[in-house]
Amino acid sequence: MQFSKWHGLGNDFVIVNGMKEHFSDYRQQALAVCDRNFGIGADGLVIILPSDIADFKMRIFNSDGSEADMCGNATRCVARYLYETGLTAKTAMTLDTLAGIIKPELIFENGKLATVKVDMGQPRLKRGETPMAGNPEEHAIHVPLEVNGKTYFVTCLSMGNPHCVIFVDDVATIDLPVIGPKIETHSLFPKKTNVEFIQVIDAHTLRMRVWERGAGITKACGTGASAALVAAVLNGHTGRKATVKLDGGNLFIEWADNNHIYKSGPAVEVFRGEYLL
Ligand SMILES: N[C@H](CCC[C@H](N)C(=O)O)C(=O)O
Repeated sequence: MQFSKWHGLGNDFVIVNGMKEHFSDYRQQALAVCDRNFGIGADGLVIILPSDIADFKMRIFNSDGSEADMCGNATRCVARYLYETGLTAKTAMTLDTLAGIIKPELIFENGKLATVKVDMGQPRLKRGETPMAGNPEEHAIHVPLEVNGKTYFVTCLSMGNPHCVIFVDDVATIDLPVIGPKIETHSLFPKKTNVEFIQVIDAHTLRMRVWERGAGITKACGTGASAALVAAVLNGHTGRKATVKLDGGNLFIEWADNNHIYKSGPAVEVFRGEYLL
């Protein structure tokens, strides 16, 4: 199987052209390919497929084999991959995902790629959309969540995939490997959840550490950074534009007047190869 290895701020993916490479069980393949000892090693496997409602279809599988609705960092990598492999001549394209149509755009300055800007669509704020237990019409902003005998105040929402955002004084004090999986699999979240711990640096800067659903600690999470900005606005911590500082680098997020979230950041191809199925 021919593949290309990409990362967005260290959140890394194996990208495969599903129109050329054919294998049956994507979930099983994701488990094998993402294994950092027995496979290629990645946070996720991304398959590009044809679509009749967008330029391409993008399916994302976490390293535990689960299929995700959406992946912000992978979207930037896929946009660059499609353009640089000549699968599209467009610099602004549409990707059909389980979270809806996502629109990445390659932004060039003086003929060089400056950044990839993605229209991530609209945040979904109702419990029923996250999904999260409780009144499905209600928003979950700064609500108590009991874990390990400790009460956290969480703000939960969907970017097409579920997010549980928790504001803390110092993200360095969070024991992510312990608390992350407990919140990820908490009974409040019927489809589990991604977990973002956020420290407010100032009114336009957030520091984020993330435990991802189906992948564990990652260097960055695009949908998570988007959810973090929405939660920061809803809790009065920032304006509608902010830099989110992740372990792997910075993402710039904007919650625009059209209610869409725009996320800008890099996408890097590290190597290409042939994986022996
Ligand atoms: N683990 C996520 C998918 C990957 C999201 C993340 N890598 C991003 O950049 O948005 C989930 O199961 O919802």
